[in-house]
Amino acid sequence: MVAVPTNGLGVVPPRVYHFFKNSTIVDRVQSPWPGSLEIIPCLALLTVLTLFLMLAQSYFSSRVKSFPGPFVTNFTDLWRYIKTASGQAHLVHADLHRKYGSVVRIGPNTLSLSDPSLLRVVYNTKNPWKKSRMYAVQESVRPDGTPQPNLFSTSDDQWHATMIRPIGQYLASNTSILKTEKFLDDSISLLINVLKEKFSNAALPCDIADVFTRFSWDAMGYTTFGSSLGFLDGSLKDSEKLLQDSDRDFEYFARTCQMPWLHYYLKTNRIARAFNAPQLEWAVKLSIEHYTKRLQMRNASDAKKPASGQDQDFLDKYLEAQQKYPDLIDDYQMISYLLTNTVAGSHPTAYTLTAMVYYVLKTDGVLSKIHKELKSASLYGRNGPISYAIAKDLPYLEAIVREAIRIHPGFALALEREVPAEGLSLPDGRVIAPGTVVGMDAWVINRNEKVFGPEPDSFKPERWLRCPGESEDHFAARRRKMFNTVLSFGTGTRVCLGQHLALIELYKTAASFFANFDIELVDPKQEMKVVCAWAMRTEDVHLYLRSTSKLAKESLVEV
Ligand code: HEM
Repeated sequence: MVAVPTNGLGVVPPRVYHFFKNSTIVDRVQSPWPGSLEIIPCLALLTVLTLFLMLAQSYFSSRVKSFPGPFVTNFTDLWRYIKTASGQAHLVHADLHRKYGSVVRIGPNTLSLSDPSLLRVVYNTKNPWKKSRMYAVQESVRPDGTPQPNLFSTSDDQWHATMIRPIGQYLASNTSILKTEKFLDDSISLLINVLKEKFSNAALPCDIADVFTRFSWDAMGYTTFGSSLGFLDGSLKDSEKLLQDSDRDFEYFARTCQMPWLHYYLKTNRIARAFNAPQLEWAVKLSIEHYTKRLQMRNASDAKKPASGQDQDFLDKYLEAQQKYPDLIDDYQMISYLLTNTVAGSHPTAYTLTAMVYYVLKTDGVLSKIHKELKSASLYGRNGPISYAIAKDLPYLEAIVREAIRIHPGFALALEREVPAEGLSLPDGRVIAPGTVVGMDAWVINRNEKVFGPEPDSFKPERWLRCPGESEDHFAARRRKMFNTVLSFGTGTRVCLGQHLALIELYKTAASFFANFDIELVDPKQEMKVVCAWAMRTEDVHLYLRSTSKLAKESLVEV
């Protein structure tokens, strides 16, 4: 490199020198470094200036300056990125609403809302508001770099309406899910056997958060591919690492969706893709493997007729849909369908189950009430899964499941939508401008005292039951209001497509677990750890389990 002398400022590379030689910046910036490094202060100054201009532009173009919120959120989304990266965004949102009221600014163009009366406006079904860009971070990328949206991620309502049509019917009602209840029975039997063999007989402490995570992946394996994925019995190679990878990917989704443009630079452009593994790569590979194997089986010369009726898993159903809609469902779309089943379905179900067991054990008298109910239905001491038809008719069990879904939503973070052209008029007369992003967080909404009654942070299954002295009409109205407000499965046109499957799985698993096992916390003082990684991860719940059938045999309990 040829050194070019400058007027007392050291040297700069020739090309840079010629570019800056008439510049007053070069004259004014005194380099702290001798030699050729004075370009660094120039760049630093330019960076600071650019940043300053960007922040000023953010502030002056913001439509939400007049709403209260942390000062820094006037300028940047970085604040909420950092808060979300801490894994405690749910608590941050609850604190913000306590401090600032029902509308809080969380970014230069984003408001968090906590008034449940706005649920039917923001998530209305007549003219649905568009999902914000936050969901795009969940999109996969095809090998050629084009994005592959999925039913959860897309903000294109037309694409959504077209792509939900072929498969919606298979998930949209209890009747369709119950046709294949046997797959859930198979997964619950596996869960019970593993718990009995590994923990109950050996009297070892059981990390139930880990067990339920493995169970829920396997349950999605059974319902989607007809067989376990091998998490619970450990037959899947590297299962520990795969679970860690999926936690890491969910953490990425959570923080990056707060600044979705970052996703392009971190994951989707050509350079980023060369350095990064795709998200949930293992789940994609697994779906491809099952899909390919099923196609090969069907094409084999001695192929049996495709499964029908109660033997049809979701892959069979989606292949049936592919035959009807060959132009819509190519191989990528098929993998996208399979992934929404397995990925959207497993984590939140696992976390709801863990939270339910934790709160049952932490709340005085709840476990004994469940046992009483199960005993009077002759279910306590059972060996094996319980049918949905029986589980749904256990009122106290239902109250426990509903309360667990309320107090520990499977997903938390504001479910963002874009305010349409007509704007949003708030009950207090303020108006939110078109184009603003607004959202509600299930963690916050599910704790609204006016709807759910006193002590919303406490686990009280009784809120879902008729109080002594309460009229039937009052109870029906109170319960309806709670049902219509709980946001754990979302609401409106983009409500969770898997909610019937998830609820059936939760009822059956809860009934079977409490009927098959007597449980206690290893340390009654231990606190469950919660990490908001979009899905609300639960950790550190360690139990001792005893098989109730064994207890009954030993006549230790009255059955
Ligand atoms: C306890 C378990 C579950 C919880 C708490 C849950 C929660 C949610 C929530 C909150 C949304 C809406 C997101 C939004 O509006 O932004 C959603 C959407 C969705 N969920 Fe679930 N989910 C659960 C289980 C499942 C299962 C088992 C499946 C599998 C089939 C599933 C598939 C989907 C799909 C496909 C969507 C996108 C729906 C659409 O936009 O049309 N979920 N879920």
